[in-house]
Amino acid sequence: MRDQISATDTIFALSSGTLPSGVAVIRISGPQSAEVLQRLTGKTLLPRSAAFAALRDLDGELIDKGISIFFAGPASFTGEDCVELQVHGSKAVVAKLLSVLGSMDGLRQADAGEFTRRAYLNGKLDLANVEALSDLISAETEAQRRFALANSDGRHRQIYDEWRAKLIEARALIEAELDFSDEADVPGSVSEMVWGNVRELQKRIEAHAASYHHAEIIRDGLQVVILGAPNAGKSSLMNVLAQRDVAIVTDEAGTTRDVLEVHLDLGGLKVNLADTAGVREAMGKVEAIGIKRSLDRAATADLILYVEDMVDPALVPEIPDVPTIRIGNKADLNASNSRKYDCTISTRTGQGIEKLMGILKQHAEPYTEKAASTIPFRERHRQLLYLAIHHIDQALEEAELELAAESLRLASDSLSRICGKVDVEDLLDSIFSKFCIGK
Ligand SMILES: Nc1nc2c(ncn2[C@@H]2O[C@H](COP(=O)(O)OP(=O)(O)OP(=O)(O)O)[C@@H](O)[C@H]2O)c(=O)[nH]1
Ligand SMILES: [K+]
Ligand SMILES: [Mg+2]
Repeated sequence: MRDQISATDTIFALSSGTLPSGVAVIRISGPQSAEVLQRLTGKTLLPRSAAFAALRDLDGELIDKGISIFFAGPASFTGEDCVELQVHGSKAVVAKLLSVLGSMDGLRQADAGEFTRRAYLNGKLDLANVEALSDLISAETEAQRRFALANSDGRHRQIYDEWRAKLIEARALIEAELDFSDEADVPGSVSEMVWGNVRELQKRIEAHAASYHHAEIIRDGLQVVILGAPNAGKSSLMNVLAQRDVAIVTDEAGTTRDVLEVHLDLGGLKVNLADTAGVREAMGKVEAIGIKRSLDRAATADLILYVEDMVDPALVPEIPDVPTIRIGNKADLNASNSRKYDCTISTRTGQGIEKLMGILKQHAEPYTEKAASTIPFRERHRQLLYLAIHHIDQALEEAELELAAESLRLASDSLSRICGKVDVEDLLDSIFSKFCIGK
């Protein structure tokens, strides 16, 4: 309903960030854009041209001087006529301008994400593009930025369209076979070939869906857990890697009771580093809970930093089966033992820390590189991919050709929903509401 009304509304919002700022950008989109520009500046601009002009309210009083740019639809972000006003970024200038715009007939403040929603409805962006744009706006690390940009170039639509075309072709061949099934001379090898291709396609979809975890790592961070016996120097290592005193360090075994987490940027990749309680036979209730948390966290980690005091290497029997860097600590004490370490360090003198950072970066690198490849980047995508896989399974198991063809149709519909071709109305509100106002 709202979409029908909004097609005639002209909307506006502050699109730049928190005020005050050097410059503020106010965006206007809709059929009245050119007229609004005319009323504010007294000028008519050619599409995609900018002008420096005084902006005046409806009584002719000066609001500010700034730059105005006009975009004629469909060659604009939203696909509609658009205007961008660049004014001084003061609260008073922006408040005045917004109130003048709001007083004009047919104009109203944009809802969160409404400019992008119009771009989607006008076919300027598909749903995956919209989600990638939202990720780009919230990107904090280099890998997140590269990933979001790569995801916004339409590559997902390309492969899903290709897969859909294969499914549709398979369906057509099966339906053709149905039409001729009364005739004796239909070669059985056709359907064998079709099902072979479908099986192969299903494997490709599976491999693609399975790579979703890389997207989680790029977006939410590589989960790294420091694990070891009490007093091994886990919290000391945490502080060295975080380059600040986040964790309490004492010579008392059992100092750390709970999981403590910091975010690091490791060569452009977000890393969630967790310090944990030392693992041993617990002395009491609180420590027992802490130790359980340590092991639970380590079991779901992408990487464990297993720290051992080289002077007094206590055994931790239950290291979860997760990629692990074995670290010998307190190298400054000239400790030596026969145990094997990937690197030996001293959190006290800093020796070996650079080498450890190098090993950590090696672990991070594959994920940073993955940021340039095509992988499903939302849980929503992953679910639809597995739904497609499920429908293909049903098609493969179905003896009735008619029902098998229908399952293939459902599979291709699931792929369509990723980029928003088939009934996605129910999704739109949740996707667009995650944008800020002005985007
Ligand atoms: N000599 C020396 N002492 C260290 C080193 N790293 C840590 N320590 C000392 O070892 C003791 C324990 O350090 P923590 O960082 O608290 O150890 P932890 O593993 O977090 O201990 P819990 O939280 O109790 O499990 C402290 O007295 C630290 O000063 C090191 O590289 N060399
Ligand atoms: K300690
Ligand atoms: Mg500790």
